[in-house]
Amino acid sequence: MNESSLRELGLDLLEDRQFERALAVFAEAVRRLPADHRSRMLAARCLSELGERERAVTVYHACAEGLLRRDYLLSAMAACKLGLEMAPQERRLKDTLVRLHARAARNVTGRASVPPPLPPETLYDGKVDTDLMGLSGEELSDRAIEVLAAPDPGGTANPNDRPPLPLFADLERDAFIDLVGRMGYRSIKPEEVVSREGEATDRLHVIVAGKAEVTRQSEGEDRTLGFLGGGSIFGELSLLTGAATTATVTAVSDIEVFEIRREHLNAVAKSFPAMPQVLATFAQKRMERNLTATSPLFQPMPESERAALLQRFTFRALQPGEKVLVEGEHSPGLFLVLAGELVVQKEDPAGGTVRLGVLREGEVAGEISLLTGLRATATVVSARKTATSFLERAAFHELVKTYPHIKKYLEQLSDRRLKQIGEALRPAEIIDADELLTESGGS
Ligand SMILES: Nc1ncnc2c1ncn2[C@@H]1O[C@@H]2COP(=O)(O)O[C@H]2[C@H]1O
Repeated sequence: MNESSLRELGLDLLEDRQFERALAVFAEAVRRLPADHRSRMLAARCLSELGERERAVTVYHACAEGLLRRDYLLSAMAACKLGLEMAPQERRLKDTLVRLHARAARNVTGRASVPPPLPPETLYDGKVDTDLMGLSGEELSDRAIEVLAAPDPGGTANPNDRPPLPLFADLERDAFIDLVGRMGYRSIKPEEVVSREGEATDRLHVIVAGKAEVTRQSEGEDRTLGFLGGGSIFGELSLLTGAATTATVTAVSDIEVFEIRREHLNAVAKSFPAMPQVLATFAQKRMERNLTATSPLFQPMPESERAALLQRFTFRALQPGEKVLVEGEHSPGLFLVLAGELVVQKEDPAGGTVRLGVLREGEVAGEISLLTGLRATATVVSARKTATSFLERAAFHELVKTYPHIKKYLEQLSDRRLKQIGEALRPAEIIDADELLTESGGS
């Protein structure tokens, strides 16, 4: 037999539904390398397939404890979740989740850390007589559980650290446990699309392990925007605003994800009414961070100042059809689009309305009247649920005084827009009478 990793061998056996042999291989991998939590999880799955429910739960628990000790919080949650699926009332697993929740830092940005790739010492050398792979039946199960239930002795994290666990850590403890029980956990094969650009989604994803590519259509081609790894969260803006997703996410490797659907959130919210606000705040902070990183308004200033500038804005969620600015009325302040769409339209003196444009993420509205002191040049209405940051009039004037570059940027923008208005409303060209003559054949 070719040399291959024990885990690969076990995965092949699992695929063939040879659960007993797969158990022997995964248990042997853990005996050789107790930190191989992936093999430990897979061994638990084999035990469950073999009908050894209690032992499977014990192994999921050992796995979760080992991962928690190393601060791999998402993977520890996955182990707890799989165990709770088999034994929803299991105290040990809930207790692990409670400690996991207490360990995580609240309200911090950054990604949860995920286990590094395993070192290659689990290479299979073909020997079967000296290890668990020579056993079967009860003897195998008894010996395997000894190995698999024994805690992984290595890798204690610094007790003073508080590792990030975005979103989950911000939930109150019991809401967190409730959500872990309800949300989905699934594997995705390479090249499978997880979420598609242009489609609204009713779920957010958290990558527990693996890598995914983010692409966007541009001039008929898929352009790569970047890659997501373990700990990445995506889909929350679309879930929250109902807006279509702005990019496609495709699995590059085998990935594992938590899938939190709207129905899961609604169910948790019944017992924990603060839950939707936690998600909204999470999404809001993230949108604001994206905005400060990409909007030309914030570009020329150092990162530390960007956050301070954003503090002056307040968050405003808009319902579809809500008018934020009305042509001919005073503008209440400046709107920055965080997610969603604002339609800009103007009454046409010739009758009807003219659509001037659609404002998306990062774009501003209301700057013309604020700068000129005149009334709004157009009506701005939200096309769908839209999230914005709002700066009221007095704060706007202070802002442009403090930051001349912002004033300059907005002045140039409003010049461009006023020009567009002029062009959009220009009456149809008057045809010269001589041309009429020529066209009628000079008769
Ligand atoms: N051509 C345009 N394209 C995009 N946005 C515009 C255009 N014209 C006006 N707007 C926006 O619509 C807003 C209406 O209120 P204000 O005139 O204060 O500021 C205006 C701009 O922010």
